[in-house]
Order: sequence, then C-alpha cells, then structure tokens
Amino acid sequence: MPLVQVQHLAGAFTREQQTALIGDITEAFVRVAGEGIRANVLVTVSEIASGLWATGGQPLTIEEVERRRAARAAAAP
Ligand SMILES: O=C(O)/C=C/C=C(\O)C(=O)O
Repeated sequence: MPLVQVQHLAGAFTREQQTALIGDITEAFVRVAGEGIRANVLVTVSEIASGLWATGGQPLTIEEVERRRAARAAAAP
C-alpha cells in the first residue's frame, strides 16, 4: 500500500488545508493507478514543533514562515 508521510511546521497549514492535501495526494494516486488503489492509499500528516525544524543548523519557526509569506505577498504583482 502506498504511504505518503507529510511533515510540516506546526501552524503552517490549517486543518482544512491538511485535509485538502490528504485528498489531493490520494487523488494523485487514483489518477496514476486507477480507482482500485484509493482504499489502499495511506496518508499521514504530522506537525513538527516550531523551532524544531531546521536546515543548515538554522531552526525554522512559524514566525519566520509567516514573515516569508508576508514578504511574498508584498512582492506579488
Ligand atoms: O512558505 C510557506 O508558505 C510555508 C512553509 C512551511 C514550512 O516550511 C514548513 O511547514 O516546514
């Protein structure tokens, strides 16, 4: 059975968005492999505590994610 494990920073996505991701990931498998696979697609969503997600030794916090989102929104045409 296909297993997709999604991990993201706590607070980065709403429950509604998490549910949409689960649905879309499942639909991607159905599109590729057919309807029969639907019941076998396992998707998990896990939240990593703010500050315990790091790249290059630099912790990422939800505040930094929100700052980046605001910067992208401000730069968008
Ligand atoms: O850039 C965003 O909009 C969201 C970023 C989210 C993460 O980096 C995360 O959840 O780890």
